[in-house]
Amino acid sequence: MNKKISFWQLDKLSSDQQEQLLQRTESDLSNYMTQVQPIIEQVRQQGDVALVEFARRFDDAHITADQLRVDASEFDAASAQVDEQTLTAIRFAADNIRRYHEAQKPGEMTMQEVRSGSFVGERFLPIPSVACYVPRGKGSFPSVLLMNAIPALVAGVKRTIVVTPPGADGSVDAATLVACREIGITEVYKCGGAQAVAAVAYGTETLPRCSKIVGPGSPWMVAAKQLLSSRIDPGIPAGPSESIVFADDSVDGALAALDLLIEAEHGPDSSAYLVTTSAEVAEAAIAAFPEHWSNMSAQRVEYSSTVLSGLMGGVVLAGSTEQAFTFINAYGPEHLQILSTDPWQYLGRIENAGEVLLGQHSPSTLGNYVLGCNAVLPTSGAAATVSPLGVMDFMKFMSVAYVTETGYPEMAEQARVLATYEGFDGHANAVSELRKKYLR
Ligand SMILES: NC(=O)c1ccc[n+]([C@@H]2O[C@H](COP(=O)([O-])OP(=O)(O)OC[C@H]3O[C@@H](n4cnc5c(N)ncnc54)[C@H](O)[C@@H]3O)[C@@H](O)[C@H]2O)c1
Ligand SMILES: N[C@H](CO)Cc1c[nH]c[nH+]1
Ligand SMILES: [Zn+2]
Repeated sequence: MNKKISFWQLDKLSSDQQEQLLQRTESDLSNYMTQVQPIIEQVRQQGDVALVEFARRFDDAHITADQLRVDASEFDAASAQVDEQTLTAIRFAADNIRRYHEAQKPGEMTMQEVRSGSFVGERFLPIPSVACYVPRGKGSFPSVLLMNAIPALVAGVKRTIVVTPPGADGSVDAATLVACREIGITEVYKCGGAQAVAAVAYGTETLPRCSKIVGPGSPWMVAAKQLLSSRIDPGIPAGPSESIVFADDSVDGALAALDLLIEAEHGPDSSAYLVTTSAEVAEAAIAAFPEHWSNMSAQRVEYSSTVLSGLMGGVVLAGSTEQAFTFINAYGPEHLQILSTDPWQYLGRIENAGEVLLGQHSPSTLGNYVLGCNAVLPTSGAAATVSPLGVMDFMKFMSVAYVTETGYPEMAEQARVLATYEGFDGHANAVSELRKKYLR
């Protein structure tokens, strides 16, 4: 492994060069959009036939239309395949994820007396249906299934289905099916990428049309969500995984390198920076990668070394803590780890991040799998305005208002003045003296 880790010194970069470091794969999806448009069109026109063809073309899976939905025997086979230890871990994760999200769930309704005798509030309801996308291309992701689907179930969504690419043998990842069974999901469909998004946006003979799709995926899947956003709610943007590990001079650079490899190993399209204020930490981290890579598979070494030696990853040396966090906030990472013996001192400086993991015992692996907070997080800088996936992504609220006879006069008079100013006669008449004539 002789790829050179990219090293950037913020003090020495022009603003254009700094801007370049903020780019991600998703920053320009135009090429993917062009590829994805005909896939969407084919699914819209041909339904299942197109899904079968794309499973063969993109997943190398030879399945027929009546095999698109996972049947009971496949759930049974998956249960027989997954060992006890994995099942225990799935249950442990699911339990924490459920408890975290149950605490997020709002009550049925709120109501406050905004003026004497006038009440306004909110009534919360689940959305009707959702498709949870579980990626498969560069790994298998039972954890993503749990992160997507548990908040939907907690919210009370009536129909929660799963779409996921089939493997070359035409099967769905066994642990993903076991995780589905554990939490009570029975509808799982074998299709991935852009075609899966199109399938649930339009509906096919086998797949139901859904109101929303959630979950992370490859740039093809992300591009399809963008193109179909007027047809299906595309949920929070969740593309290739990305992280920033911030380390101050109180920690070992080799630990920072170990943690930088967590999200850098997802794929060559991921992004991962170590941002540090310490030249010694930067040097120690760079020196540590070969040793860490010796404990990883050739594929994960290839992915992470591509990221860390390219333009979307590496080690960034900041001239000051202030400069480090200005860069971090401009980047708005999906995962942000703060490595320091006193991590809490930095929390107040962080404005944009999907999640913040504080201290040497909170590597993002724990957040990815078991802590309970959601690991489907805004990518590509969307953390500036978007929150992690949560129960409210599967709920909506309607405003509810009730004005009593005593509350009415004050409200009516002020509303009449504004309606008159805006020139809306009908609005004004409805709150004028006229109204009294018709009240019972
Ligand atoms: N944000 C998160 O929570 C999170 C979690 C896990 C993974 N991820 C990210 O999600 C992504 C998952 O990607 P993946 O590849 O592993 O799985 P994926 O399921 O998203 O992608 C595989 C699918 O992409 C499509 N595809 C592949 N090549 C294509 C081509 N040439 N043309 C058209 N379509 C094509 C196929 O339909 C295939 O089924 C990774 O980038 C990973 O970093 C994010
Ligand atoms: N890091 C991913 C979110 O960006 C979540 C994940 C699942 N498995 C491994 N990682
Ligand atoms: Zn991860």
